[in-house]
Amino acid sequence: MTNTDILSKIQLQLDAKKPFVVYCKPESDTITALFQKESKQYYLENFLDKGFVFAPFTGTKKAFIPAKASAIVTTKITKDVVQKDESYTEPSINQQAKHNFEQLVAQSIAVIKTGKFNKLVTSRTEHIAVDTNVAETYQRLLHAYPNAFRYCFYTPDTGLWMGATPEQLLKVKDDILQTVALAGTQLYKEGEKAVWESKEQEEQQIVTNYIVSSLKQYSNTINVTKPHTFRAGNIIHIKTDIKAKLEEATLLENIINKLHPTPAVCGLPKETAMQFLLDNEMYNREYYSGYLGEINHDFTLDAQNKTNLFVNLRCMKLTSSGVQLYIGCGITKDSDPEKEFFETVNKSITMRKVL
Ligand SMILES: C=C(O[C@H]1C=CC=C(C(=O)O)[C@@H]1O)C(=O)O
Repeated sequence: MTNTDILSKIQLQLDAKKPFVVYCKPESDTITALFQKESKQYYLENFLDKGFVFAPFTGTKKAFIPAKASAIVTTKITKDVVQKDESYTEPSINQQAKHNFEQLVAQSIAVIKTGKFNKLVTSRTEHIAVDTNVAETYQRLLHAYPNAFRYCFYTPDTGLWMGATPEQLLKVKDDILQTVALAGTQLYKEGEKAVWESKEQEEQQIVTNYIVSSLKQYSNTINVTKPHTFRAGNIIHIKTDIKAKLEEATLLENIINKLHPTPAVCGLPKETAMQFLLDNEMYNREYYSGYLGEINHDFTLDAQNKTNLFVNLRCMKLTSSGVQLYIGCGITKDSDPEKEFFETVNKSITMRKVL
């Protein structure tokens, strides 16, 4: 199949309400696709099957496209059909949405100051009434964010999602696990060296500490790099790479449940932070800040026993009335509500640019 064939097949699958996923891994120029042959909705029952999982932020029903029920194809990205993002304009600010989000952030800062939480990741959603051509939008996404995991996922139950996420949840090959701690955000400025304030460094360190302490249960050998600046489109983050050698009996399911949702998308302590968000965000995150990716097989290389999961950030849901964007930011005791709102605006540009 060529690049164009895969993109046309997306429309055929959508018309027939058959699940599919099309994705491209960071720094790769190979598009991989799983096109399910029937319209049946599958859910991941155990972590032993091979396929592509799409898990929500909360809840146990994880949408799944099993390898055995799908046609699997790969192709190289071609450059000829790309369109420029000339239509992009700075987003206008909805004052009510700004007020509501700043209230939520102020409330979060107040509870953090009581000592109940170290960190909370608050989020919001934004609707854009726009007509989208799915294949063209995905094509632009592929070219705009080469170091992100760029996907387009559909099942009848989840609806149609697209995203370009910079955050790996985990990657496992045999007994080696790799993950990252990602947090802290500022706008990317060409030619300027990033300077990180202590607030952002601390926010990112909280994520690293949590991941490392969670992994200690499964590994005696954990390597952690120094924090470094990582570019994700128009913004930059602080990132630490973490690698662990797993003990023999480690179950994939346990380790995924331990790491998800990371303090980069939820908060600490994890369970109470999640409850706080469910009670106070006033909207349903659905699959935003859930995770997605290959389970037990690398379909790009056709290689066994590899799992490669990403956190569903910088994403959108495409509906008949337009596009729903999802954006969030990490809050600590030193956060400023208005700055945090504008951070979500900056993050929303990742998806706006390809619309
Ligand atoms: C929650 C999001 O980003 C997370 C990942 C990197 C940096 C973040 C931050 O600086 O707040 C967030 O923790 C999002 O993009 O919606």
